[in-house]
Formats: sequence, structure tokens, C-alpha cells
Amino acid sequence: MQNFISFNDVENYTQLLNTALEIKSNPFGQQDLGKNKTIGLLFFNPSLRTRLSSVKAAYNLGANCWVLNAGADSWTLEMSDGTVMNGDTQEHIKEAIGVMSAYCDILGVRTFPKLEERDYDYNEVMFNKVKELSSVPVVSLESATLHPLQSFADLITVAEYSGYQPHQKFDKKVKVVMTWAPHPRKLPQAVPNSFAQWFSKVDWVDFTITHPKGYELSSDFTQGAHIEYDQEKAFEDADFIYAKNWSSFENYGQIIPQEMDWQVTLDKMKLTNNGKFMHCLPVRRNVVVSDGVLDSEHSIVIPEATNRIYSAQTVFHEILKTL
Ligand SMILES: NCCC[C@H](NC(=O)CCC(=O)O)C(=O)O
Ligand SMILES: NC(=O)OP(=O)(O)O
Repeated sequence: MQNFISFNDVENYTQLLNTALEIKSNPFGQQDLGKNKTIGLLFFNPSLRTRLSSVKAAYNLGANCWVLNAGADSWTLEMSDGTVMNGDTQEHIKEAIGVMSAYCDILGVRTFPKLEERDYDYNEVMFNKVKELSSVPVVSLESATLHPLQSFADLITVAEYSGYQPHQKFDKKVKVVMTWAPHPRKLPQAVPNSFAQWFSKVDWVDFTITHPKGYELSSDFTQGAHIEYDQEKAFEDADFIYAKNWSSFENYGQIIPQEMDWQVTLDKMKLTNNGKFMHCLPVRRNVVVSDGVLDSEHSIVIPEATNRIYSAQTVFHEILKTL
């Protein structure tokens, strides 16, 4: 693996999943791989899980790790070329990434969308700029449009809770439903795009997306998914409910007023096949999902977040192998 930016960087998802399960069963077995290697993590936006799980993953592999929160604990970076830098920005991204890639062997980067101009976000202008300037492999820690480390952790989680065994076929496909849920702020489409990109490809999964009209995701990521506008119908017999809010792709970055209540509740979970509840976190309690669900046996959000260690560790492992 050269870089990890989307599902398209994965040659064989089954092999990658099996490697992750092996690594999870013996997390300190590959400490030689990271010896004298450094993983750098650059955040342009806040993080809890991605930051801490990536640090833990690096340490598990015997690698060093540093973290920089751009702007917050470094100089304010200038992103545009040709700017006369006599204003607020103090260092150009060209020097910053040049220097940072001299200080690490893999560079992880988080760049959220601005949710203003769709083309700017969907062309991944900011992420691609960092990637082009980096002289070392790049890992997405969530870009404007995708969050592959999250989706890979979600795949590991669904596999574990479905009784997945390598080389064994399922009698019946596992029903995974991604549901839109309410939120007071406008949020990116990165997590749902990425989840759809991964789960519509998994051959043992029957994948449905449910959302109100107006919240259609880009069809670049949803090919192969069933779209169901009736949330309760979508929940019937589901093995996994994956909740996430996102703002509109069509009316880019907007929140469209909804009449129906899309919060995930215990009543709705009763429609499922005793389904498991998943969310990438952070989650707004009693807005996206009720306390009743999060505090019940349905919820697997903590094991899901735990698997962020193993998705990151597997990706670093695969890249370190090539260095
Ligand atoms: N990295 C996981 C999700 C990050 C982000 N959530 C948020 O910004 C939630 C913040 C809030 O609840 O105000 C998102 O949806 O893409
Ligand atoms: N799920 C996730 O990426 O969490 P953070 O934003 O806290 O890293």
C-alpha cells in the first residue's frame, strides 16, 4: 500500500480485514516493523479518536509518533500560492509540509470540508495540496469527502459482531443500514460517503441507506446500495444500524427542515433483528440517538471506537512493509 486515502487504495479488502483481525489478536507481534520509524499526524480540525488511536497504533508497531494541530499549536499556515504574506498567515504550506515530511516516514492528515463550495471540497483541494507536497506516504485522518480509517474500523466491527471467519461463507447476507439522523449543525458527508463506498462493495453485506428526501449522497459512493426513504421500513430485520448526520450534497452544505423525527430510538431498534447500533462518534445524545439506545445492549459504539486502533495499525503496517 502506497497511500491510504480511500477504498480505492485497498487492493483486496478481504485480505486487509483478515490482516486486521490477525493484528488485533496479537497487537505487539510486529514491533520490529516500526523500529526507527516515525509517524506524523497533522490535524487541521479537532479529534479525539483518530488522534489517540493513531498514536496507540504507532506505538503498538514500535514506531514513534508526533502530533501537530495546525494553527492551534503551530504557526498559522498559508494555503494559497503566490500570496503576499503580509497578513495573518505566518508560514506557507510548502515549507510546512516539506519540513514535516522530513520529520516522519508516514504523514497522516485531517482536512475537513468548508461546506461552502462543493467543487473545492469534492476536488479535495486542501488534502491534495498536502499530498503533493509530502515526500512520504500519506494517510487520510478524514478528508473533505472521505474517512477511510473509520470505515475500515466499521468493517472490522461488523465482521466481528456477525461471526465472520476468514474463508467461511455466510448462509445469509448481513443487513447493514446506514441512517441519516438529526443534528443542530451542518456536518460533512465524509463519514457516510466513505461508509457507503466500503459497504456497498462487501459481498457478504446487504447494504441499505435511509434518509429524508434532499439528503441524497453523491452517487459516486452509493453505487450498489439500496436507497429507502422510509426509515422504519429500512430498519426491518437490520443486523446493524449505522447512524450519522450529514448536510445536503445537492443544496450543498445546507440543513433542510424535516417534519419527521429521524432520531434513533429503542422503539425503532425493536424493528431490527436485535440489531447493533453503531456511530463513529462524537455523538449528540438525545438528538442523533436516544440515551435508551446508547445505554442498551444494542450499542457497540465503544468496541467500534476500539477498532480504530486496529484499522490504523493495519494501514500503518501495510505501508511500513513497503518502506
Ligand atoms: N470524525 C468523526 C466525525 C467528525 C464530524 N463531526 C462533527 O463535527 C460533530 C461535531 C458536533 O457535534 O458539533 C463529522 O460529522 O464529519
Ligand atoms: N470518529 C472519529 O473520527 O472521531 P474523532 O473526530 O474524534 O477523531
